[in-house]
Amino acid sequence: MIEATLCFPRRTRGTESDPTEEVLLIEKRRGLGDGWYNGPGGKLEDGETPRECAVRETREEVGLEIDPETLEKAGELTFLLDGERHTFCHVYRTRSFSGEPTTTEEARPEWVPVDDVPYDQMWEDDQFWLPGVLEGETVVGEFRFEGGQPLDEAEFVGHDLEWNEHLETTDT
Ligand SMILES: Nc1ncnc2c1[nH]c(=O)n2[C@H]1C[C@H](O)[C@@H](COP(=O)(O)OP(=O)(O)OP(=O)(O)O)O1
Repeated sequence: MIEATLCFPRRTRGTESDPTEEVLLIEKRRGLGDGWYNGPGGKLEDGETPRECAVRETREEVGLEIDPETLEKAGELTFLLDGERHTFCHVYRTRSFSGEPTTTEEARPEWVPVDDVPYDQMWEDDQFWLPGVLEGETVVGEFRFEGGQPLDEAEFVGHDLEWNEHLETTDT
């Protein structure tokens, strides 16, 4: 089973009387989910903690620097393919980062208003869990796909969600 991360940097723009909440998404330029929007993230490397992975992937994909201690754990998602656990994904959010997002070979970053997230250009499951995560909730989710590899060509067939439960996994 693959262990992976997703990271959602957040910021507030606009004026005090008319603020706009934004999230940094990427348009993925290769690999799983190529051409779709997602948060920065990717697979854990050997010996790496999920937090370290989220920080590294965000740096590699869009050039933002994040202090791992500022990452807030927001979710644990299990993606099943044909009944087998395919990917376990740790989801984080943060408002603390430095640098300007930059396009890389892997990703094109884009600040998007939280009210205008392009769910029709994302993994089909995102519409069920990402809105709550962007509102500050925590989620534990299981998402079922069928139809064989690769996961991003399989059919999304069902899901179960629990909100604001204690996140069980050790996350050092
Ligand atoms: N179903 C679903 N919804 C939302 N997000 C995801 C999924 N399945 C997924 O795999 N993901 C996420 C989890 C990861 O953040 C990425 C996939 O990572 P990937 O691009 O394979 O990992 P990298 O380590 O960056 O890959 P390469 O460097 O080898 O290209 O999608």
